[in-house]
Amino acid sequence: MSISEVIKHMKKYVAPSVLGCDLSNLHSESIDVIQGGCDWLHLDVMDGHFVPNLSFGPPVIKCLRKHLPSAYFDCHLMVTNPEIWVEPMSQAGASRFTFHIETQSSQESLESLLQSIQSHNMHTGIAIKPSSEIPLFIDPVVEKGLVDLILVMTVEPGFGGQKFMESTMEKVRSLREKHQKLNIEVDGGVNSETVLIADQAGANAFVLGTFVFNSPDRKKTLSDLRKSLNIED
Ligand SMILES: O=C(CO)[C@@H](O)[C@H](O)COP(=O)(O)O
Ligand SMILES: [Fe+2]
Repeated sequence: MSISEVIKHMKKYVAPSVLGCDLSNLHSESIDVIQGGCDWLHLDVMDGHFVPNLSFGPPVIKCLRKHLPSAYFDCHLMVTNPEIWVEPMSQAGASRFTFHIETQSSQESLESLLQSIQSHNMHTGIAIKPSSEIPLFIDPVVEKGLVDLILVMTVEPGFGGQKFMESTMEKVRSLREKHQKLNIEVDGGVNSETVLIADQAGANAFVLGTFVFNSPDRKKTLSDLRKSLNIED
């Protein structure tokens, strides 16, 4: 199947990143985008070491989960030691645990981390920075069904509000050519224009922080995005 055929048939997901919201009102801001029509809530966990910023972690996610029992929590961990956060994130109610490939040095460690995430009843995701090459040892773990999603960073991780790096689309295209059923997510600088560039390249999950939360009418913004991506509700 050509990339355009694959794109036509894949389910697509819109995931607002709460890093772009008023975090002092995390609960009501989350409800606003859930009611406005999003698929996943993207939660960025940062440890101040893997990236030069701190955000929030399992205690905050656990509180949010109590208020939103059925929301899909798409958690993106920008942390140096993802292994130690599997249990706490699962206890907190994460739906997906996405960690960075740069933290893994071998296929063995990668496989064991993915298996640990799955055994804690979370979906798995592997994120990759703009400047990193996709290591060849990812392919066999994808073939084994251990990976639900690959997150291609379209900005340097750590902060919202940066400019989309179109050069990263090369990675999206080559992943899509190899893995037609895999979820491919883009994250950083995604707006009404760049979302279409990523869609064309073969991505099917779109994280938007600033663009959604700063828009004057979030419901309309989400609905327009869904229309432009041909998502049928
Ligand atoms: O992971 C990150 C940043 O490291 C993202 O999820 C950002 O939060 C996206 O924000 P915008 O670039 O859309 O403002
Ligand atoms: Fe993110």
